[in-house]
Amino acid sequence: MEKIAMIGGGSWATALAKILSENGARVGWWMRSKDDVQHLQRTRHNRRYLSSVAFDLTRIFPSSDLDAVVKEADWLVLAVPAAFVKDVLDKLDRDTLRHKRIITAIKGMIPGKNILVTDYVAERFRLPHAQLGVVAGPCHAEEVALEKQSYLTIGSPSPELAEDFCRLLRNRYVKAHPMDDLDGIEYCAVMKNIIALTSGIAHGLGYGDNFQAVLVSNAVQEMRRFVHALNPQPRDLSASAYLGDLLVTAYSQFSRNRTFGNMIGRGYSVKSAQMEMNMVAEGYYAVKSIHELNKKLLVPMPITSAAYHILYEKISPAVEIELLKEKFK
Ligand SMILES: NC(=O)C1=CN([C@@H]2O[C@H](COP(=O)(O)OP(=O)(O)OC[C@H]3O[C@@H](n4cnc5c(N)ncnc54)[C@H](OP(=O)(O)O)[C@@H]3O)[C@@H](O)[C@H]2O)C=CC1
Ligand SMILES: O=C(CO)COP(=O)(O)O
Repeated sequence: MEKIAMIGGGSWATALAKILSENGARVGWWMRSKDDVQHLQRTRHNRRYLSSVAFDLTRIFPSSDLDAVVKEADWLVLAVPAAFVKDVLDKLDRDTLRHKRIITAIKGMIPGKNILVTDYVAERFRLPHAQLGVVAGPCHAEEVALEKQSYLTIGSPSPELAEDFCRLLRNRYVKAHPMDDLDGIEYCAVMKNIIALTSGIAHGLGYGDNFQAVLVSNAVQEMRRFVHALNPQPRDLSASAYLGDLLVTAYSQFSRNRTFGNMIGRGYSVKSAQMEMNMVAEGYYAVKSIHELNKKLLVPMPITSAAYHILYEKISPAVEIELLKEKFK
């Protein structure tokens, strides 16, 4: 039986814990709140995220003791929002992860450091990238809870690691396939959140589907330019790990990023939108990281710049989207 440490108690951690445990893995599940752990042990449900999912307590082992959960596992799955990764992982001893395989399910960058989560983990725990992988693809946790057909991609420089984790995920409603473009997949997953957020802003301002289609088409070009500047190698951005994830996030009713953007477009402040959501829109943090990274690269990124001006420089959403409109073809 594979032993997995699920790190995080939010929607995506809950969806992945469901898939992995129902496929037969033993899932030690770290969440920060003792009350949430006790509730899960008592009722078999995560009370705040995907609360309809019932867990088999002979397969999942909730705990708020991070060291104990990590020690027992062969695999670590990181599923806390990127902004909290450092807080959580810095509690672990540097040697703890030496013999473990690490999968990040996070679609964000480490704020302040402006680096990918896999790069942070490799640096902090002195691990080769071949010990790391990323879960990507268009897949909302809410649809996993409903067992709707979904597709995941595991990106890793190690084909063996990627295939082994795919095997743990595949089931009646999840198809998983391996890819070797770790950096490209991770950067695109970060960027699609910024696009979805901007798409939500436009929707909140009253722009329709015609504008959104042009926004998303331009976004693909922006993603291509940026990812190529950072990591030039041939990649087909129409693959579901890239374009598919951009589409689902930009269009889905379940998207946190689109919902957050929509509130900004309708006139909410960042603070009030965050309070109302009670879930995390990674795009808010990603805009800052990508904007700062791009100060060196100087890639033309009109959509990211517009989002940055709105969220961090308090420029009116209506003005920024109006300016963006003139740049699109
Ligand atoms: N949701 C989805 O469908 C998908 C999400 N992802 C990615 O998964 C990652 C996790 O997101 P998701 O599960 O959606 O998160 P949610 O928005 O569902 O939940 C927020 C999570 O953040 C935690 N959190 C909030 N504040 C803190 C803090 N100060 N310190 C530590 N943890 C905190 C919450 O813990 P608590 O409950 O204790 O407050 C909770 O676990 C993100 O990178 C996201 O992009 C990827 C694919 C799909
Ligand atoms: O990454 C996701 C779907 O693939 C989830 O996106 P949101 O965080 O915007 O809900």
